[in-house]
Amino acid sequence: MSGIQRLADTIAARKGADPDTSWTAKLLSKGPEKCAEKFGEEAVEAIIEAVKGDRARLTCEAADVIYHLLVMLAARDVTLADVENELDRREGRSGIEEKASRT
Ligand SMILES: N=c1c2ncn([C@@H]3O[C@H](COP(=O)(O)OP(=O)(O)OP(=O)(O)O)[C@@H](O)[C@H]3O)c2ncn1[C@@H]1O[C@H](COP(=O)(O)O)[C@@H](O)[C@H]1O
Repeated sequence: MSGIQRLADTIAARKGADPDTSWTAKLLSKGPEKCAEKFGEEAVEAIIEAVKGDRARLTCEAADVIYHLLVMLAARDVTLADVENELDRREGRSGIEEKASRT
């Protein structure tokens, strides 16, 4: 099992856990909108590091982004498997080809 899958499982297991002992449970207890807001904040922090070009800080911010993405998905009952299925569906089809097919 991948580390991201283990993290997604941990996050799912935190639903309904004690917000005093789990950061994830605390975040989830505030609702999907708050989870989405936190994801947005972390994404902006990653963007800033990407623009600056600091690899080490970008790596840390990317980890925050992935964690908060998974929390946001869990808040709306979207699983990592759901996202992987969508990525699998897209596999092998260039974005250029996909965009051209829309017109
Ligand atoms: N990967 C993470 C993870 N990444 C970030 N965070 C927390 O997310 C919070 C981010 O909140 P803030 O933005 O407020 O923190 P900040 O950026 O330091 O704060 P400011 O700069 O805004 O003041 C911090 O408290 C981080 O510790 C995480 N908390 C938990 N996990 C994983 O989730 C698992 C379960 O954690 P619990 O639910 O706490 O048991 C852990 O074992 C980890 O694997």
